[in-house]
Amino acid sequence: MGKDGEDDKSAGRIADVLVPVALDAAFSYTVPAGMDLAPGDFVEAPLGSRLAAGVVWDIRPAPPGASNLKSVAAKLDWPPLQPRLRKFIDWVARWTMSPRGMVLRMGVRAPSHAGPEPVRVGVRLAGPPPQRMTPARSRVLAAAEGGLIFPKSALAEAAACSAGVIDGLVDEGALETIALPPEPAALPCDSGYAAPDLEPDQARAAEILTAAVRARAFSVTLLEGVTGSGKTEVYFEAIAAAVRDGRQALVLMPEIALTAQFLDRFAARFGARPAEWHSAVGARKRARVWSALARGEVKVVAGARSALYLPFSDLALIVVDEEHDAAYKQEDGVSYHARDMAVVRGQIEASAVILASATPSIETRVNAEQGRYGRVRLDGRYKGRALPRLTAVDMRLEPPGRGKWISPRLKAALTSAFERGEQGLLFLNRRGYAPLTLCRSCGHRFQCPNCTAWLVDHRFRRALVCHHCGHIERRPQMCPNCEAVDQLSACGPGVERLAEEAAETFPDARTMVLSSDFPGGSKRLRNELDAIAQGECDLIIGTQLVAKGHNFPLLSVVGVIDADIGLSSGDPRAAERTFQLLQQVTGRAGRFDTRGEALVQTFQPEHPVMRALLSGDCEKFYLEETQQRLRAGLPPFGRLAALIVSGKDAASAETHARALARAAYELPPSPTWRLAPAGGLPRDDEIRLLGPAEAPIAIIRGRHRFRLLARSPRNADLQGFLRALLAAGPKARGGVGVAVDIEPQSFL
Ligand SMILES: Nc1ncnc2c1ncn2[C@@H]1O[C@H](COP(=O)(O)OP(=O)(O)OP(=O)(O)O)[C@@H](O)[C@H]1O
Ligand SMILES: [Zn+2]
Repeated sequence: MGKDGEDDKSAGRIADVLVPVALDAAFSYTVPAGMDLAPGDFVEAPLGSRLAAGVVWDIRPAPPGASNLKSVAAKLDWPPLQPRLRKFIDWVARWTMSPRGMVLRMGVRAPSHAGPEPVRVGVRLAGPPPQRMTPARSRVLAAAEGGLIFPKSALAEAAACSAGVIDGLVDEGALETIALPPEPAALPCDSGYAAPDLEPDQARAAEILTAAVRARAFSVTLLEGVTGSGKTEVYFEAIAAAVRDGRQALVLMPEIALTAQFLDRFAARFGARPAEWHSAVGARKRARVWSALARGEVKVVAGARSALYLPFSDLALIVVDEEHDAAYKQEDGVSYHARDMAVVRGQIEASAVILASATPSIETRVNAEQGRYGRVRLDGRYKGRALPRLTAVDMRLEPPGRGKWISPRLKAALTSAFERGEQGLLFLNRRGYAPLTLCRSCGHRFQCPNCTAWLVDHRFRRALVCHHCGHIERRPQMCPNCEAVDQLSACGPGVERLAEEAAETFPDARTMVLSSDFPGGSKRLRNELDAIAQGECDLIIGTQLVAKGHNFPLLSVVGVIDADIGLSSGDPRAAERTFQLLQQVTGRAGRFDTRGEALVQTFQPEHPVMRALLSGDCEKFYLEETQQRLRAGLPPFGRLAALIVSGKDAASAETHARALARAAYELPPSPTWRLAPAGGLPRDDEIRLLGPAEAPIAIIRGRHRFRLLARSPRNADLQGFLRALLAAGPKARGGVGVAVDIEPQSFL
């Protein structure tokens, strides 16, 4: 109900307001008379017993009888959401089959969660010096000399005193306060600040990409080039073109850990850092970036996948760096692939999109080969530097000592690198100390109480941890099963254990372990990466965090401790992923003046992935993988979608999953898709439904999981089929949930 007397005046218009909660539908409200409201405007409107912020999605004339609707409470003065961004949000919601409100949430969390801007106070010299002088006071006055305005905190820092000293000087009139304008979201970047001398190949590539930006039309270009070939330098030129035109660019990175080095590199090229966007940026800063982008004041953003939903006012370019990286797939909440959605956003904004990688995904390569995407290649490293020499260490023939993981040959290579004053890197994609703990006396294995997973021993934290749900418990002295004391044994290596071995093997080497689960977050990591680049350590030990994108000038030897880890996962992309990861990590070696060498420890040197890696014949590997995908109808030649049914117990989840599968075969025929009969061989144009099967990780966070997988031809309406199925199938109740994962990347 509108308030008294409002009904007449507001009978005119209805606003459909999308609220950032897990709902697909917009709520309808009457527009109060005199409120100037248009689609895209942010408003506050009653939702249940509270007021919620939302976005006007549509304005329409009120039909008769609409007067019992509540009315919009207030219009907020945030920059409105542009039609193109609203279209993108609708698109992502439809594609991922997620409620629109949830997608909206990813786009508007920033302005709504920030408090008011803090007032920044500056001080400068004013009156005569105070009556009473102290050493701290004279330091402040000396620092403030010249009459410049300082932020209060900066002056306190410069004078090495507390803010109280400054307040005292203000009280006595020696300093005066001045309100400062809010800190800008980012300083302007200068496209001509430090343009590099590009090599001929690089210049050619840069020209093509620059032309794509200038075309002011949608395009996608794969920028492919071996590690260290200068892809970053080249796409910087495309960004420069956007900035020169006064337009905007977005650079997506798979991991926050990567952004630190990138920001510095960017600043060296453009004279200022880009705006940063990821979960570690504070709420107020984010709100500032959000509004500044909407107003067109900020030109370049570097960020994680959530930056895709930012309100760019004039987006000329999207760069997806390391486009093959699996971290671009978001798995929880709205599950979407940021690389694919970047292409969609680019299409809607008529932007140029650059997908950069040394090891492109098969999807992207096929798109380039089939002419849907452009392709630009850099064939050699910058300055003709050699790619690292790769050799396999066959662990069956050259095993390390018992309970050890570093083979004699790798040890020798590292030793001589240290002697030459160079760095080594040991790569092991396993966090913690050991992936499994068991009792030597009874064989008891420590398992997570909530998940089908072993607990990982983390010695630094003195705990056993589940990597799926975060469950954590103390590592006991006594076996909980047989009560034997001191019989627990760590099985297999993690980076922490490797560090222990390295300390024994190379007692004089300064070692640094990098793992995403260490406390201190991105700040600590950033310091550590800087320290490594400065040569403050000899041996780097790390998980996949160290594999990507870093430039370590002194690094010459890379050792892959267990190259086989990812190969047996049963994931259709296992070979591709392993190949990419190993190619990336070995590509960290010898990027500057030292020749690089990589030793790959494996039990299966004859595996196609290892053969391709060692021979350097990527093309052959890609060709074989691509043909296998084609034969199997897997992406990108076919499409996949997973339905993950979970429940509090196995029976309810399984029953529901089976009922869903049955319902699929009872759906009426559709003009946009056809379902292959159960158990029958699918024809080329048919969707095939597989499962349900218990998920490989059957229980996560206490929820029992069953999976259905739908595989469809490329052009079939897979979402249409799923929508029909979910509408017609049994309703999920009794704690059962169904999650949809379009183009799943994980099959666990
Ligand atoms: N034209 C150039 N002028 C000066 N330095 C360059 C040039 N091209 C490349 N470099 C330098 O060579 C190194 C490798 O370049 P860059 O990081 O751009 O390669 P990349 O292809 O992005 O590598 P990766 O795929 O491994 O991340 C960097 O230190 C970069 O600054
Ligand atoms: Zn768990």
